[in-house]
Amino acid sequence: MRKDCLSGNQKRSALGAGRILFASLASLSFSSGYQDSRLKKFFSRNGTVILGFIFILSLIVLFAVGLSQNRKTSENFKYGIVFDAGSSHTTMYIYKWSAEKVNDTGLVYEIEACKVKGPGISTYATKLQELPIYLTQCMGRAKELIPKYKHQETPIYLGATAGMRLLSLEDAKLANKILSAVTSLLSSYPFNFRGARIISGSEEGAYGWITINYLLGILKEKQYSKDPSLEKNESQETYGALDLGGASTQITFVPKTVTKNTASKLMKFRLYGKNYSVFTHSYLCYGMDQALLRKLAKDSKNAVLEAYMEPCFHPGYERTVDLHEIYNTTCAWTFKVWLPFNKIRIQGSGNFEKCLQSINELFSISYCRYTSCAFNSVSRPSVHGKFGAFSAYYYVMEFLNLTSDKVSSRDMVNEKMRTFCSTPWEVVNTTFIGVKEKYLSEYCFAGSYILKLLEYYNFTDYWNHIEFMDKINNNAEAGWTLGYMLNLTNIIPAELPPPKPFSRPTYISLMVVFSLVLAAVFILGSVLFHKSWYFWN
Ligand SMILES: Nc1ccn([C@@H]2O[C@H](COP(=O)(O)OP(=O)(O)O)[C@@H](O)[C@H]2O)c(=O)n1
Ligand SMILES: [Ca+2]
Repeated sequence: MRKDCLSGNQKRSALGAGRILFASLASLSFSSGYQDSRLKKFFSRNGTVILGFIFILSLIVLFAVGLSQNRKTSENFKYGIVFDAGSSHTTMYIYKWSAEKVNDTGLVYEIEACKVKGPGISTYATKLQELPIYLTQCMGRAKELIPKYKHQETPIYLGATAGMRLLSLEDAKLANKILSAVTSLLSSYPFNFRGARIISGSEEGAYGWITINYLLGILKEKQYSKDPSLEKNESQETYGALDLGGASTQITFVPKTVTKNTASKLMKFRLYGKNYSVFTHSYLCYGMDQALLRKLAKDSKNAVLEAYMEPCFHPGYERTVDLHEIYNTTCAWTFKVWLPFNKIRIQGSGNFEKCLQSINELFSISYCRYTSCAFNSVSRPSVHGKFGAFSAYYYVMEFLNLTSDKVSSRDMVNEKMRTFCSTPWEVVNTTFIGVKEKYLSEYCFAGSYILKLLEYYNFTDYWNHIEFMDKINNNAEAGWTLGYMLNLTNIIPAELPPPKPFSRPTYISLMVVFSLVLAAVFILGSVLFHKSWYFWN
């Protein structure tokens, strides 16, 4: 009956297709003496079921292999440790990233910021034996947080900034002693120690610039960012970086125009296939702590009977300082005068206007050899675009509740500062319980200093252009350390990585389509096979 249902042409094509698709299966089944009629019947009845079963099985295998190839390998993480040995304190940062995604989305994030107890490492020159205790707690954290089997491959760097730069200017041998002691100490841990060194002011500025633009997702289009507008705007300009430390301060940005005088101050980077010429300048002695020391040294000459009134301290606040301490520093020695006493009592008067005036004298703008200078005769292109201000800029402005989204005008900032500076110390001290006295007593000076510094940088109407930032996108703190590590571990490639052939959803969709086509071919094949089977039997 069935034979009759097929025309001559149909029979031939059915025979051809059946032969091609199942030649191997048929030869396996029948050429090996499988001529038993019961088996023939069994196969003719159940052939479709068997083929279907084989087909489903191969689909499952195919799918499982596909998924395993495409799965998220969450276990394969890498780690990096960077010590920021600042002038006032040391912090250890631990970064973590997925080994697979490193050149792809470039998502590196901070898992720890361990604050080392004690002052900056430059103060350890005469007590090197205390360094092991100094670093032990944070190194213990690193051992705890990074899986043991990853210790040997985890790089560890230490970068020292302006405190050590100053010490190196004063006594290079002492600075080297500290670095050698830190080197032998960090090498004794099971991590991959990659050096302890003093980084230059330009490096500090440039790595800070890389960090914030990397975290904001600007360096690479469609890089991870929680701000969707950043992903859409492909020609997003980079942010400038403003870093304020205790001993130095950095300004770094991509200038609109470059003059002959500023060309030598440009640092060139090629990141994700794009070239950047970044202007950066570091002002040593213009960090917050050194600026205050210089101011106290400058004003101490006004002392009468071992005391003087300080407008940048709150009324009722008093501090006694050793003249030796302020005069014997590299930053303040130019203000040295002979005084008939060794100690000086500084009494706060809380006068904001006088404080600003007094800070003015720390900036020298009288002489500029170039067409445009910020201060101290440093030739500098005009600032433009957005800036991210971090480190002490952020700590101070956050404390004063003056970060950009809350403040709309410079007048508002002035008013706030005037009120804060004139608040009696007793009130300030009892209102902000828990804030370290050193920081609390200096916020009036610090806020006023930041106002002046930004003015000398020529930021006019700057509250619209400056964002005070701490952790960016909840990923990592703004600062030079992340940029330093990204650079030394080559995490940011010079060229854009080639695009992945398929995204995960595309890959899965293709698998499904391919499987369905395969299913259709099998079903069609088995139908044709059965028809040809009946035809021949
Ligand atoms: N919570 C904090 C922590 C630090 N700071 C200040 O932030 C500055 C950090 O400077 P740093 O130690 O990184 O010094 P540099 O080596 O970068 O010049 C210091 O002036 C600290 O006093 C602050 O004002 N509030
Ligand atoms: Ca710093």
